[in-house]
Amino acid sequence: SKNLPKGSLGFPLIGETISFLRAHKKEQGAEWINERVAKYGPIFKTSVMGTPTVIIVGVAGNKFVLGSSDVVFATNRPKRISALQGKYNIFELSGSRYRLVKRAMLSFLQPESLQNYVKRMDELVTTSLLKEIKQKDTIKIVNFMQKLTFSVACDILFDIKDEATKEAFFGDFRILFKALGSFPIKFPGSAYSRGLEARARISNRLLPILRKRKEELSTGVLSSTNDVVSCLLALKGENEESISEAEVVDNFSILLIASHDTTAILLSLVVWKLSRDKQIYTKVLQEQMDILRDREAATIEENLTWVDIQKMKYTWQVAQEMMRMIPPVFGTFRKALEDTNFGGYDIPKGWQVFTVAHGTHMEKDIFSSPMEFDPSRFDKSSKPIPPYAYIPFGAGLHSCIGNEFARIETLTTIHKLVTKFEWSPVYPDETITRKAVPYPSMGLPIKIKPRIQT
Ligand code: HEM
Repeated sequence: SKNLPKGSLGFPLIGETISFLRAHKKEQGAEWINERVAKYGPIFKTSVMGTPTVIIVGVAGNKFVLGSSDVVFATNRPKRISALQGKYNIFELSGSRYRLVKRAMLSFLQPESLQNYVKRMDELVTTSLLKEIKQKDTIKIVNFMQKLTFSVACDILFDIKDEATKEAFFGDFRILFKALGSFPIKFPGSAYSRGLEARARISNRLLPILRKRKEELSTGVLSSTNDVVSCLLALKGENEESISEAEVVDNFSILLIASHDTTAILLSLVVWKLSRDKQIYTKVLQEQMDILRDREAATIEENLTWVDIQKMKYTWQVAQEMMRMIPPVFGTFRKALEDTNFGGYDIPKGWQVFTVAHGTHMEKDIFSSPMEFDPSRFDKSSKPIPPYAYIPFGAGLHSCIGNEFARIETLTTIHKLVTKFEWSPVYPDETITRKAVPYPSMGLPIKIKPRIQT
């Protein structure tokens, strides 16, 4: 007989979902997990939306879940999620199909290619900021960052530059996000149904763009490296077959989903931190002002370059430390494709496993004084962090392929914000809440004005 992990599967179907979501909303998701770790140990069972789930906390557990091959664990999401995200998106693929789509995405997202987009990133960030403060002297950072990261992804990843098209996509993706965090009940007007409708609109809006690209690719007007949609369209499978339109639509959608809120959260959290920690702010400002001064002295190129990004070491350490204490992605699901076991417990085929980023990020044997905000942990001279201990971007086969993109975007935006503007928080006591994902509770309004150059 099986030795299942301890824990409670809760009420049938709804399981412990409600109690978890309630804790999560109050930014007590980590406490909810800790309570159960204290009671049952670092491996325990629960039930999420009707699926039995084993939650595993710790470095060895992270390695077991994230480091396993996709023969043991799949990234497939339950039907209620894949209905919204598309059944051919990269998380639903495995084997050669997965590798094919990932290669196309990586050909665009690897640092060697992204270097060429720093200038464009800078232009987009600068125009958005200037446009926003032209209209008002108080801006809501959360909303601003959501619009910015979406606009940057549309422009750079997909070469979609038309404002009206971007805005229409943006509206529908926000509806889709709400649906992903809602109960999957279908009735007119429910968040879930609205999500399904938004998904259909996204697809209908992308198809004509995609067909035009296809034509331009075939006539040679467009190169297959122009953008990620073109990279995907140029793909050939094992038998030289092209990838279907549905596959392109689904992977376009998943890249916008994966890149948009995650980066907006990171940027909002960094601005939140900088606007209430004078010491950290001063060090970031100094690093960024030095870079600005060097640029102005050299007067070669108006925009930031790849070399400048590499100099922003301390600023990136601040972002890394922010993601240690408040990881934008709370944890990661996998589905067991076969019976397996860990730490003496059996995990039956079909069950879900879940790793929690917080678990290891707050372990005092890995990060001394874990409650202290200390960017120097990520300094080269500090004690190295063991593999699978720091996982804001995941780990193993499915680790984030957009981390460089997120880094360039974050650093460019912070550079502009601190060197070109002066700002202060409207609510100095504003806290972080987590409805589904961690954001400042009031949307982080700041008073902002152009910096007077001295
Ligand atoms: C701060 C920003 C970001 C965070 C915190 C983040 C976090 C993550 C995490 C935790 C995973 C692993 C998921 C898993 O194991 O199931 C992941 C995977 C992924 N991310 Fe990101 N991400 C960020 C930005 C981006 C961006 C900007 C893009 C695209 C441009 C992107 C595209 C992807 C893709 C395609 C995967 C799946 C990789 C695979 O399955 O092989 N992410 N991300």
